Amino acid sequence: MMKQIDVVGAVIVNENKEVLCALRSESMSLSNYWEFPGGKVEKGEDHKEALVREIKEELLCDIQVGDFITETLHEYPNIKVKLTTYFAQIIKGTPIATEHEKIKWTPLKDIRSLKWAPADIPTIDLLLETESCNKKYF
Ligand SMILES: Nc1nc2c([nH]c(=O)n2[C@H]2C[C@H](O)[C@@H](COP(=O)(O)OP(=O)(O)OP(=O)(O)O)O2)c(=O)[nH]1
Repeated sequence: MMKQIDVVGAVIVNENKEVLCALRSESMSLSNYWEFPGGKVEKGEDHKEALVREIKEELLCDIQVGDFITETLHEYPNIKVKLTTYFAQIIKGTPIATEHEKIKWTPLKDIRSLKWAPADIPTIDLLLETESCNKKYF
């Protein structure tokens, strides 16, 4: 059976209603695809703890995790990824890309122009569809 991993992604929104997008680097799998910062959930962690830890490691800042967005199962050629996304806000520090090629604050209206990791498309669709319902974040 193909290996399945539990991955969490943060849709970090700033005061200008832009979303923090991260470009996977040459050294990572799925290089040159954009993704939501985050990563694999470790044993004994819940999703929120995993997200806070991953963002601290990858972007050197602290977030507060908010509402659940969606969960998607995507089969890549070598791995099955269960991606769960949550809204988040930065509560301390400024994000710095330590692992990614780069990071970029992107207005929602421009978000489709990036080449997203396939597992992220349902989240992107939902963000665009429900923009008016997500007044809390956008
Ligand atoms: N963090 C994150 N990972 C994503 C997203 N979409 C998506 O397909 N993935 C995939 C890429 C990776 O296979 C996995 C995340 O694991 P990871 O970020 O800890 O993986 P990694 O680069 O450290 O390790 P590797 O995959 O290079 O072995 O999920 C996303 O939006 N955010």
